[in-house]
Amino acid sequence: MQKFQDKVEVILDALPYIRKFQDAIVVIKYGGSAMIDPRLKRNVARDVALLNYIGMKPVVVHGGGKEINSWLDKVGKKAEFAPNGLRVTDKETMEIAEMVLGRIGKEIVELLHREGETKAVSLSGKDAGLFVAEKLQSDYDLGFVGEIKTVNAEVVRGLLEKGFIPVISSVAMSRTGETYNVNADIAACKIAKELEAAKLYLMTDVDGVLDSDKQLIQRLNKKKAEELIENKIISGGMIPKIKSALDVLSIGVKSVHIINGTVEHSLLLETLTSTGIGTMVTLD
Ligand SMILES: Nc1ncnc2c1ncn2[C@@H]1O[C@H](COP(=O)(O)OP(=O)(O)O)[C@@H](O)[C@H]1O
Ligand SMILES: CC(=O)N[C@@H](CCC(=O)OP(=O)(O)O)C(=O)O
Repeated sequence: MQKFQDKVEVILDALPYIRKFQDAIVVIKYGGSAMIDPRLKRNVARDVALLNYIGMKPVVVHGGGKEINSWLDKVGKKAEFAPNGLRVTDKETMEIAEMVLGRIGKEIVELLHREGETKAVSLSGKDAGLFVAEKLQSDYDLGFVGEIKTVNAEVVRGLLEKGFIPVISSVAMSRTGETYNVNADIAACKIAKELEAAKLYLMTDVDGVLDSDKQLIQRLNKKKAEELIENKIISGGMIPKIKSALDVLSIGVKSVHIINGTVEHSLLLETLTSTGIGTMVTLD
């Protein structure tokens, strides 16, 4: 009986959030460790489907860096990353990345179908001019790494209107038809901004942003985030996440949530509880 009572309380607590986010577009960047473990993969798919059932409009943007590494290894190529965390992408690596990310997109569609009976459509940034990119200019030659210049989200809006869940990979195309590799966190931020999503979730392998004592910071504003970067408390892969999160925050996108994809139901707990589970980044 107590267990039943607990469940009822969870549902009652969630109700205001369910009402608040009716028809809200939410962008979920899915990647990292949560993408490797089959149990976690099913879990994430169930959570995304559930958000869809309760009236939100999820858009999934996925990475797959670890799987690209393992396929490069299989063909005897060494994965190489620049100091800014971006993959050095020659022609062959680009082909492998595009194949792997395409396959991952279809796998997410399968999971959403199997775990949540939802209809999803996977596409890359090349489809319908979604991400138009140019070669990224940097001190270090990264090859076919692109910088997204324009986002045309018409196709995504169309899918959402028809009730499909868009599943997007971070492969982009230039105006002249060249294929470019884009970091999936950056791609997720770009699409969230263009869609004026209510929320953006960046899934990773830690509980959120940690302070100098390794304690979770539940709420982080722009000023504090900049301080933490300055003091090197935020470092490595968390820097591009936070920098692009700050860039995305605007009138449209009110909060970016850094959550642990390896914790069961982190997406639901972050969305439907008052305290959340990860770090919520806001402007002020
Ligand atoms: N202040 C911080 N709080 C949390 N993680 C941090 C912090 N500074 C650096 N990191 C590192 O950032 C990593 C997450 O970035 P990254 O590995 O690129 O994520 P993913 O591959 O999951 O997208 C964490 O595993 C952690 O090692
Ligand atoms: C340019 C660049 O670095 N592209 C990334 C794209 C995939 C990605 O970002 O995957 P995760 O989110 O799982 O790390 C790469 O090739 O690994």
